[in-house]
Amino acid sequence: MAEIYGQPVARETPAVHKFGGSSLKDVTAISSVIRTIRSHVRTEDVVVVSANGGVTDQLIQVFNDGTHRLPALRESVQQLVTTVLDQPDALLVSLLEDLELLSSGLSQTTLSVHDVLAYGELWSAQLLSARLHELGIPNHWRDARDILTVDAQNNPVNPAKAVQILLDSKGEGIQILTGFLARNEAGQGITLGRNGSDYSATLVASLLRSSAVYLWTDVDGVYTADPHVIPEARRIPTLTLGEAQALSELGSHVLHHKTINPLLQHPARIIINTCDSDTLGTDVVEQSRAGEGQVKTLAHKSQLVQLTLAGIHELRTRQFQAELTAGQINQYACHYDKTRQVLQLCVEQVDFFRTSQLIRQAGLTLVQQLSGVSLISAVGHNIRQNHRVISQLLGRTARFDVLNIHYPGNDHTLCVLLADEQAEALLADLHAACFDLAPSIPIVVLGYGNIGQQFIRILKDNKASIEQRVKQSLSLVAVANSRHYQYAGECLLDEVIVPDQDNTSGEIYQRLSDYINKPLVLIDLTASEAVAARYPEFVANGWHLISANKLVAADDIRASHLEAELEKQHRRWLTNTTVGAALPIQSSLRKLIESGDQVQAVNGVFSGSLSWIFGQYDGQRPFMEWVRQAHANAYTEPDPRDDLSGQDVYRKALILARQLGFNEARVVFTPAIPDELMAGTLEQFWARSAAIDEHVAGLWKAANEQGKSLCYLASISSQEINVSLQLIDQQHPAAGLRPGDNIFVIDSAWYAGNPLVIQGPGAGREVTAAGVLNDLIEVLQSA
Ligand SMILES: NC(=O)C1=CN([C@@H]2O[C@H](COP(=O)(O)OP(=O)(O)OC[C@H]3O[C@@H](n4cnc5c(N)ncnc54)[C@H](O)[C@@H]3O)[C@@H](O)[C@H]2O)C=CC1
Ligand SMILES: N[C@@H](CC=O)C(=O)O
Repeated sequence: MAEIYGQPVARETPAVHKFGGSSLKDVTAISSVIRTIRSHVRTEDVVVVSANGGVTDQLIQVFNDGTHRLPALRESVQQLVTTVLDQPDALLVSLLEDLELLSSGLSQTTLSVHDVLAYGELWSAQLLSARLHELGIPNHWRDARDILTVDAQNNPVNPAKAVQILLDSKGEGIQILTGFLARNEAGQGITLGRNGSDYSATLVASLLRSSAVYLWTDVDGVYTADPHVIPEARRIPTLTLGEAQALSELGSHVLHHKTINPLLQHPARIIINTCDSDTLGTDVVEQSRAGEGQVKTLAHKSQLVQLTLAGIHELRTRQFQAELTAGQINQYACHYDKTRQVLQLCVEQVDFFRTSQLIRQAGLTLVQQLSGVSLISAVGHNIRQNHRVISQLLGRTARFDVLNIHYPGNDHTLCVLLADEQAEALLADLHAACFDLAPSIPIVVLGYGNIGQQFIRILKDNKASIEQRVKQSLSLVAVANSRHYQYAGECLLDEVIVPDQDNTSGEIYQRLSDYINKPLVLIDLTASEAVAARYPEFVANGWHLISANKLVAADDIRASHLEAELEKQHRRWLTNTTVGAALPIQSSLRKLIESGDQVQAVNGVFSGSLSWIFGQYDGQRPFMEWVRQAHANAYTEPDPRDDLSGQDVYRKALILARQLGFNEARVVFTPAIPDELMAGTLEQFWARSAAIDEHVAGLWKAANEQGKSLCYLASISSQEINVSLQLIDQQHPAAGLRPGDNIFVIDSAWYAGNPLVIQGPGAGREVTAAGVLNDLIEVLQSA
């Protein structure tokens, strides 16, 4: 059992779900929230709520204008309560009591703005809680001011106590917590700034070490730009934490200021989506290497005022900025020029009045103020390190009257300041440059096993960045395994993949008949002869092919016919993962040959599974247990006998020999495990485990006595293809390989005497799927 601040917690920590004001604005919206709670919220989870939509604005009016605004507020909240609840009386009574307190507190001026605004979240939490009780969903609501105490920067004080209270309430059903509210160190109730409920949610998630925070909001994720301004904008399936933080610092509508900060130390997935959505929303993940250096999204903030303060010391700058933060005033594009002692920053027009008051109080000199300013920002992981992207972005700004280019203190953002009137035109121009895509080439995946599932996962996760790289939208139109398929005329990448249509007689191919004579990329992630036998038909249809399946690539006659047809059709066939998974073996050999080198031999370990199994085997644990483990780890072929027989390595050797033109080589082939131990059905093979264990134990003992290890090696040259189990000593290049690694030692005219060596993981879901993705990108880029 894990612990947080000494409190025991189950390994599966509670998730936090935040519902914003617009999601709770009326009876229809609340019904959607309840459906979402039923489908996504577990009893141990925490729900954080904002005030019902519109209520906070009314409370501000009450605070600013006085108690004569109360009747309108009462009427709208009463109406909401009576429409949502079947039995509203109890809540109506307590609502009237609150309004009494509010009225007398305002008359006696004993209430702060924070106390007044707090009623919005208190009523919202009670209303949702009451409705869930009516529906028989166990829950209890909590005032977050009894739990969260924060310092001037809104960081939690005494987090251990907060965690204790949160965990103590487990077992009482879903906890419904008021967002936006906390207490300061003096014990006064405070509010956490505009859209502070998002911050409450991530704060609670970081305290509870939650693995996921769901921000249920009015949009189904983060888009490449605000879709209200750029209708072509597309939803982004994933953002990195760094990108999300950069975005939140830019005052984004979906990811609010400071939302991400609490999660920087205790990262959790953040899922941004709308209730009742058909899509998977946007998933904020800790890290992702894909899309590195590419623009993910363009943020846009208008109606800013740019302020220039002169004669201000660096220390004073920091104090002043802290004062703005304490006053809940967001600042953008802050830049301090040390030599000129000038501070430039932007604040929102609505905050300008309070900002000028703070400037006056601080005795600072405002030398310039410029209203009607917009901030357009390109955000993408490490884009600032990609000089090509940065110069492309800067090049696009040349036609506009840019006030300033701003480089924030992270590597993920580049900001442009310009007049509000020009902002939308620049945004559209940048969006077209970064995201305009050609029509897509449909993609079909055959094989939804280890590699197929992982491939689709990374295709989904990296959709936006791949689209940007290949300059076309991705459209996965069908996925099939041996028994079922799923087909969509549109793209399946936004959907949950569940192949459920009958495919026992290859029905998928009838569905694909619409694509005959149209470009399509068919990806074969099966080990199936039935699929391999259809390659000529696929190419005749005018389709590109990508194979992890080795059956055709290792068969010279079939492969040669196919290549002739591919040439006629001007179509590509990539097979890079058939040897060495994602290791660049075929591509390296191709480059050597194309540039005039003569490859004489390739030797090494070509099997990831056998490298792993023999690398782990130490004569103690039975050999077949390692085989089972390798199968579970997806290192072996669907039938592991293909590896143990040496067939799989032999196919890889044939694929490379064919590429090198070693067509006349004689073959010396000995299986790793004798054929008689592997005969019959797969069940019979597993049942024979003890005999195989005994056989390998004998081999291992003999090798060990000579100080050697067992290694399944392959070597190819124009004279011979040799695939066999051998005893190697410590000096052999394959000795000391990490279990699972492949090694390819390439002797060539240019590398005479000092061979080129390619080494690394030779099997597994992640690497192989990544290799398939590389092939797909290459095909799409050239199509
Ligand atoms: N596992 C690895 O590290 C590597 C695997 N490969 C190759 O990738 C391929 C797939 O391997 P895994 O995903 O591990 O196998 P798997 O057994 O997990 O998945 C194979 C999938 O193909 C489907 N399938 C079989 N016959 C089919 C048919 N006629 N039509 C449609 N689907 C069919 C199965 O239902 C299953 O979904 C194999 O050819 C393997 O050699 C290549 C490089 C590395
Ligand atoms: N079964 C294969 C996987 C890759 O092709 C291996 O073990 O190398």
